[in-house]
Amino acid sequence: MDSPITLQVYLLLLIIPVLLLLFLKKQRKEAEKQSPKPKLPPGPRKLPLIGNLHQLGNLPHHSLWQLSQKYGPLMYLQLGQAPAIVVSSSEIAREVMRTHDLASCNRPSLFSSTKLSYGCSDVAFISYGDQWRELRKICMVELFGTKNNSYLHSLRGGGVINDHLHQSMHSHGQDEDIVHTLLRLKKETGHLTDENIKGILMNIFVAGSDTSSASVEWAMTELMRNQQAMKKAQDEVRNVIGRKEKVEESDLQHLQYLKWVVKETMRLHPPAPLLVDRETMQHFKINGYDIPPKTRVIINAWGIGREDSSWENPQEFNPERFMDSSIDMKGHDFQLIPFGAGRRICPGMNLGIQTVELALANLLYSFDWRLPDGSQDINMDETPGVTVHKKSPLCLVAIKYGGIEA
Ligand code: HEM
Repeated sequence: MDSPITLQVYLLLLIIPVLLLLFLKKQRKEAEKQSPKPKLPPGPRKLPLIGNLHQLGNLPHHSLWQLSQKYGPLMYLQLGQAPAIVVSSSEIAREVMRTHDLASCNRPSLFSSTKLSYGCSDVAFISYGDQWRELRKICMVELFGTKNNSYLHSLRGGGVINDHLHQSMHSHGQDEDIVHTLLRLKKETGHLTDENIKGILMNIFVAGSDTSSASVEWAMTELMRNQQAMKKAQDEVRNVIGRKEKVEESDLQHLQYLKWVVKETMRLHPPAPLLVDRETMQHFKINGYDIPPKTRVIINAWGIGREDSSWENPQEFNPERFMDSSIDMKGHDFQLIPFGAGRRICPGMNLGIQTVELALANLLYSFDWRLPDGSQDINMDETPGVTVHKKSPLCLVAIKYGGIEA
């Protein structure tokens, strides 16, 4: 039989771990009380390592929209190692891009964007801060502003980047193209590096031309499928332009229906359906949910353009919906944000709109359009990518207005 001393030792050995456990539990509760676990937005279950990457699919704007129907307009995902929120309503978009714009206007540092932007020396992928502010000011004032629009000058006149980069500079003024302007500013201010110049040019060619050409193709596609809208747009442009050779920038202000067509196209087919990813810099709360710093922010502009609560028959292409509506696409109305909003809104927005309107107006003015013999329907599939194009290019027969088939 055990002696009383051994029994006491046994009891002590039993009691000490139990007390230790209770103590640790209490400590944890106290710690949790002091800094409670963040209340994250709802979202689908994640897998080890990849998180929710497998749920993005080929066309993430579609997959994320589907997921948002189940988990709500503010969703939390884990993209590999990166935590992310996905915004799928105009209300939450306003919260992020207006109320918490400053806290959420950084860009994540991604391998792909670093490669595309000369080590983030550009405007689109550079982190928020003084250098971004400086580069953006140059874009707004010197390149695409009304003061000296060297972007439009370059579009009209062409111009080869590499030939320019180390050339001496002579011209300054109205006729200066983008590369000349940037090289002059490099010399005058001493702030711009060659990498900055190449990054900005890359932004302009990728962010500027790819988006605009995608929009023109989608607009023509929708008009071909909606012949009534096509007729109205053509009648308008032909009445306004009369007998002139082509539509010019100054004519655009008189083309009201055409402007609705472009808005409606941007609603259904925003060229960058998930905008450009942002990243939070500070903690903030939306609808009681915590959004921690260093969280990626994905805004589903494509889904928001199809929200039932904002749009009647959202799947329908109907330019007339803008007839009695003051909604614009310049970042004030969060139902329609093809150019984003807030501090990071597209600095080429006005030019982008003008380029699309001008190209479309000229296509409608100069030609009538029909599908090639034998084709009946237009395939509406999309290509995957940051900018979404038609999967099969639109193929049409052009008939010179008042003339012969081209
Ligand atoms: C149809 C035409 C265009 C569309 C739909 C478009 C769309 C966008 C979008 C969605 C963003 C991200 C906004 C955000 O993060 O909130 C953006 C940013 C940007 N866009 Fe555009 N864009 C167009 C034309 C242009 C043009 C013509 C240029 C220049 C010539 C341009 C240059 C840029 C730049 C530099 C940024 C980065 C701004 C920053 O991060 O501060 N874009 N654009």
